[in-house]
Amino acid sequence: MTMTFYKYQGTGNDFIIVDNRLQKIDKNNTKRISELCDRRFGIGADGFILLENDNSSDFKMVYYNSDGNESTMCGNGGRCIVAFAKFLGIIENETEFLAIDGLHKAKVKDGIVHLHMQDVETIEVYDNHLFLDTGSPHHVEMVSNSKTLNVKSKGSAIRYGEPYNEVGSNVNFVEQLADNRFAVRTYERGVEDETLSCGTGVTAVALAMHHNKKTTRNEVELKVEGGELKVHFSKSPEGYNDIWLIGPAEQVFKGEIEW
Ligand SMILES: N[C@@H](CCC[C@H](N)C(=O)O)C(=O)O
Repeated sequence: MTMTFYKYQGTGNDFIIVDNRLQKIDKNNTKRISELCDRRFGIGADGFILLENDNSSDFKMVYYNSDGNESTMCGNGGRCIVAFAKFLGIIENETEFLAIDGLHKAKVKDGIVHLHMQDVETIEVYDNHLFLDTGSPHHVEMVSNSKTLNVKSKGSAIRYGEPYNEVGSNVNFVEQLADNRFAVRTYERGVEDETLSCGTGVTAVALAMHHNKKTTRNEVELKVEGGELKVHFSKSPEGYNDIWLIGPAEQVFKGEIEW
């Protein structure tokens, strides 16, 4: 079967997105998804996303890492699928859609996608890192050498080490640049490499940096390898809520390939 696909990128985190409203794609074909994501033998992407119909919202997002396995929430993928839904005419500038971690509101303003993230109640604090779940699990560690750090080797050791082991965690290395500005480099589980940006990762960094009092601001700028993102949020006694991940999402090209 020939499949039409679209390639999107959000601050350099790139995805193959397919309109699967007619349910033509076999969702258990891990091997084919990983082949398509391969950067030398396939289309090349950090992840693969299906847009499907949903009974209670505008659409459903099904997300796979480049290893071909369905995974937890992808923030940049969420921003990209909103841009795709707008491109397809499913939505105008505001939407609510279903992802693996629940319903997400989103809006598109001047080409920038604002994605509402789930509330975060718990942030675990350890001697040299913090751990929290922003839809996906994130280890957040401050460093002073973010430019020169070998993110792949250090990130991989943490991701496969204790306490994460096989299930794993994404790993974010953070350097403070100004009062509310941080440089972030992320090792992504399921890609098993550094990516140019991670949406749930920068969300975790913004909340963690507020939690450990590195910033008192509730709007944080995140400089990632692929561009600039913003996260803003509110804080209540129960934790962090009204969390928004904000940044660009762009269609790169369209193609056809054998599924
Ligand atoms: N790139 C994503 C995160 C995707 C999920 C992650 N690799 C995992 O399996 O935990 C983002 O933008 O949030």
